[in-house]
Amino acid sequence: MTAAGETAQVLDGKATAAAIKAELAQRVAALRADGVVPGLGTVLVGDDPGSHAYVAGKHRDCAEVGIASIREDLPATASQADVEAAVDRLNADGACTGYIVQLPLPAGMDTNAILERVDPDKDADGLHPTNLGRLVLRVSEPVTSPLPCTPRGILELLARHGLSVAGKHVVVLGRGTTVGRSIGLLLTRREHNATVTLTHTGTRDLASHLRTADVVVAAAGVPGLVRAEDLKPGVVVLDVGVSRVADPGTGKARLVGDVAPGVAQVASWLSPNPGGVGPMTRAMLLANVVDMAERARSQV
Ligand SMILES: Nc1nc(=O)c2c([nH]1)NC[C@@H]1CN(c3ccc(C(=O)N[C@@H](CCC(=O)O)C(=O)O)cc3)C=[N+]21
Repeated sequence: MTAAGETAQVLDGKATAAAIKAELAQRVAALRADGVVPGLGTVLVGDDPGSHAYVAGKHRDCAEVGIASIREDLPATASQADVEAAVDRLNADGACTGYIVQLPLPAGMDTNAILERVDPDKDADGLHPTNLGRLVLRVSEPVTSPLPCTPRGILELLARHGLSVAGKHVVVLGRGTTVGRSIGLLLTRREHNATVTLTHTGTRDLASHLRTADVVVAAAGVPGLVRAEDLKPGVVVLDVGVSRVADPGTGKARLVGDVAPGVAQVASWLSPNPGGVGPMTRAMLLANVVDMAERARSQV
């Protein structure tokens, strides 16, 4: 519970991701000592500056922990067949442990057909239908298939700040595959034991749900959607959404989350955005690749 005038403790994704990367670097060193070099591939299509920045960040992260990088960069004019050929190359490439297809793909692409073409054992994003199916079917740890990076990052961020969701009411905002839907499935596993309400744009009276939340996972992509007056004091808030807005002062584009400024005065814990779930998402992509390399090693 936050006393009047106090401000929420920070769920520090940046520092937590740095700690995780240091652990991953040690696991990568052990793999390399056994002659295994984990490699992350990326498929990037088109000129979207945001996507280019994200992919560049992923390759920087790889270099930091000793994971090799493989890039498939395709022009905006690439066809469906061109993208599928890039996927086929990475599926066949022995140096590529796991890879991602950067989303969103340009308009007109059949995204699902491309994601289904990814070898499920190389699916570093955990978004292949087989792995989403495993997420439904495998109801307990240890992790034996890649999990979607953002949900895994949120669970890790909570755990490393000593926070448990067992018996808690978690209200999720947003039903996207990468965050909302997947985290509902994870949180209701027996080892996490949360009760989940999954809300979306069709939800009537969102505030009535938010008022009963012990934990809020805001992944709607709507700036300011989560307001202090709708929350129970002491709530734990994860600000996941990413929107680009023009700064009213400078007019320059700025990234903002779903959480309104006053929430820090009501919540007991709050993940900043930037500096919260984003860095954790990137760290979990690396973790998925290292997990895959270790699984492959134990199978030879
Ligand atoms: N196949 C695929 N996999 C993804 O995981 C994926 C994707 N496509 N498409 C786009 C979204 C978005 N996403 C982010 C990851 C890290 C930050 C991140 O680290 N953000 C920094 C701020 C970065 C900045 O300021 O530009 C932070 O929150 O501190 C943000 C967003 C992964 N995505």
